[in-house]
Parts: sequence; C-alpha cells; structure tokens
Amino acid sequence: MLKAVILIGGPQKGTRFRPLSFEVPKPLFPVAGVPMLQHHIEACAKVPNMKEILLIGFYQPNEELTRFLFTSQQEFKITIRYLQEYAALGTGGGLYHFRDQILSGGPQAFFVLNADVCSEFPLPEMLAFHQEHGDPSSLVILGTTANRTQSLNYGCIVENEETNEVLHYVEKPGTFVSDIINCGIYLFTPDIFQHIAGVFQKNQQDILLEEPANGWHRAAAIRLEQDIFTALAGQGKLYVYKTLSFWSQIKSAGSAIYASRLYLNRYHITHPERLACNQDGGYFILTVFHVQQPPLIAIPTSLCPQLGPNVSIGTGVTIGAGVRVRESIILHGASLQDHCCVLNCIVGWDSTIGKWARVEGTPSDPNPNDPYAKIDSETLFRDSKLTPSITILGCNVTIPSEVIILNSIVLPHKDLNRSFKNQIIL
Ligand SMILES: Nc1nc2c(ncn2[C@@H]2O[C@H](COP(=O)(O)OP(=O)(O)O[C@H]3O[C@H](CO)[C@@H](O)[C@H](O)[C@@H]3O)[C@@H](O)[C@H]2O)c(=O)[nH]1
Repeated sequence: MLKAVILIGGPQKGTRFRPLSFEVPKPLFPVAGVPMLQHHIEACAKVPNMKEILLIGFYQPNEELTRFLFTSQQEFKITIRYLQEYAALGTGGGLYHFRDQILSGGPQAFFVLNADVCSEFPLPEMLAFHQEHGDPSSLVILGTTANRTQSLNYGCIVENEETNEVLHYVEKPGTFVSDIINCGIYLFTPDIFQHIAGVFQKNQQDILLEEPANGWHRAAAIRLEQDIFTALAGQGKLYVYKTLSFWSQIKSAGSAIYASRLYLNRYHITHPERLACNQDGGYFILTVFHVQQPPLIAIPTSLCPQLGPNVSIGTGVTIGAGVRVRESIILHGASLQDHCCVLNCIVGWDSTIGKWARVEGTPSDPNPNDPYAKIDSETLFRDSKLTPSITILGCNVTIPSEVIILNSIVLPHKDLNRSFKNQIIL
C-alpha cells in the first residue's frame, strides 16, 4: 500500500505571490484552471494502490481549504487529510511530527511532493525505478537537468552515472556543482524516519543548551535537503530518477502563468474537456485556452474577442466585444470591457478593466533557445527598482477606460484614475 504527502508550507511562505496570496493560500491558486494542488492530487490518485493523501503545512484550516479537500475527495475517490504543524517545522520536520499518521496502515512507501512545483509527476516511473535500484529501503529523488547558472537556485545532485546513486548533494550551492537538480518530488520508505530521528535528537540536545527566548524554546526545523540528503549521499541509500518531462517551480505569479502554459499544452491529451472550443462561446481561439464556464459573451461575431494562447478564464467572467487576451489568467468574476487588451497579466477576482484600456506585463519565460533553461523567479526589486514582470491586479481592482497599466502590481480594492508604469500601487 502507498501514501502521498504534499508539503504545502504556510502563510509566511509564498510572499512572491502577493497580493494574490492575500485572498487564497498559494497552493490553492488556480493554475491551468484548477487549484495548483489539484494537479498533484490527481497524479497521486492515479497511482495503483494509493490509499491516502496527506497535506502537511502550517496554514490555519479555513473554509476554502476544507471545501477543496471535500470536493477533491469526492472527485478522486481517495482519502485526503490536512495535518497542521504548530509552527514551520521544515520540509523534514513536518513529516517527522506526523510520522504515526503517515505510517498508519503500514505503507511500504510514500511519495513526498513540494506543492509549489508543476510537473507531469512521473510517479509510476519512480516506483518502477525504485524496484530496480538499490536495496528496498533506498530513497528516490526526482531530478531534472538545468543549465549551469540556474542550477545554483536548486538542490544539486552528483550521481554515479551507471547506478544513479546520489554521491553528493548540495542545496543551492554558491558555485557550480552539478546540472542535475532536485525537483522536490521524492519516493521514501518508512526508513526515512530513522534518519530524521537522528537529526531530531541532535536538534533537541542543541535546543536544551540554548537560553529560551521569552521562556520558550524555538521549534527546530528539519530540512530534508540540508539535514538528510546531504548526509545520506554517497552511502548507497539515495538514488536519482531523472525525468525528461516538463517541470517547473511555481514561486512567483509570473511562474504561475508559465506553469499554466505547461499544463494547458498537455490538456489536449490529459483533459480535452477542460479546453474551450470555438463553437461553444463564439470566440476566436488562437491556440488552447481554458474556460471554467463559457464567458458571458453576446456580441456580433465580427467583434469576437481574441483569447489565447495560454489564457485561463475563471467562472462568471464577462468579456466584451473586441477584447484581446493572451498569456494571462483571468480570475472569477472579472469583467473585461469592450476592446480592452490584456497581455501577460493576472486579473484578480471581481476586477474590472475599462473599455480600450491596455493592461500589460513583461513575461519572464525561460530562454527558448536553451532546452534546460528554467523560469527565473526574480525578486521583486533589482537595483532598488521594480523588476519588470507580469502585471498583477489584486481582487476588486477597477481600471478606467483608455489607460495603460504596464509592469505593475495593483493591490486589492484599488480604483485607479490614470495610467501607471513600473509601479506597485498600494
Ligand atoms: N509543511 C511544511 N512545508 C514546508 C515548510 N517549509 C517549506 N515547505 C514546503 O516545502 C516546499 C519547498 O519549499 P522551500 O523550503 O521554499 O524550498 P525551495 O526553495 O522551493 O527548494 C526546494 O524545492 C526545489 C524544487 O522546487 C529543490 O530544487 C530544492 O532542493 C528544495 O527541495 C514548498 O512546497 C513549501 O511550501 C515547512 O516548514 N512545513
């Protein structure tokens, strides 16, 4: 029997997702039209013999999360539970804290997935690889190839090319170590807990030697990457399965648009029903895009909106005549009035873009000429200037007619009265 754990982090994480993460926890933000986590859950639920999926994080359970768990359980017909850490315990600490829940029922192995990645999730392939490599208690990391410069932003793996054993592991090294990077997707056996227990004991001893702050001892985080993988590398216990299929991190709002594109490109095989087609709504589709419900369009075909490529439209969105949208996510309840143009944007829930307005951002797509390039999840500021990036409208923002909003982030509930460029509008 198998289980899966998804590490969803908590509210202090996902800061590069603001202001969108004010409204919805980052793991529930829609990517290719469904909550980011749903892609993980769907992949796990398809693995034969999968009994349970556990989400571990330090979010306060709220109505949205509860509703998502309820509908996902019904849709995928599998038990899904949320286990809340009392503090940020780290990628290994949360697993250790809930080890009894993970081990209940006696799974012979379990997957662990970072919530903030998009992937084809080659989980059955990882299982087959595990059976062929090393002893039954060995652990498997999913790896992919990155270019030399970008590899420094990830966990880097040096492998034995014949056996795929991990010989050396360095998390986000300062200088080049290897172009094989950790995808944040693992297959563990219950033996992992012996290794985490060793680190836990050591941390406890260190903590007891420390002066408590305000009468409290801090909760020591345990990081799978630095505390466990680095120590296990070279001991015949850790293996890397390299995938050639798509994979990307989702750290910033810009990377959510890129991840949306990666999933949408697969939808004609995996979910054709999620793609809009011409006849339904009477709009031109330049390439695939996703609509949750046909948008409300009632206009002569000569003024058909042009939607796509890579556009995802939430429920209850209103789209006027002659609207142009590409490379964007339009969240539910938004209204795009006649002839407005939306490029490389996330338009927040219930926002309105006035007639003939142009709302545009700058994509941060990976270099198309480099097969191993990954998306750069830039910091917000570079040289004390806002890095040009996609434009984000928080929820319930109003953009008047005939203005231009370029490379800007607009906080929720703003009613703008003029054009803006390269600004955060508070
Ligand atoms: N439950 C829980 N989850 C956590 C915690 N801290 C982080 N996470 C979750 O664990 C995942 C990893 O988050 P980070 O710690 O921010 O690491 P990272 O910079 O994304 O790097 C990791 O992922 C890369 C691939 O995307 C890897 O290349 C890298 O080695 C590392 O594993 C995310 O899904 C995050 O929500 C925690 O204390 N508790």
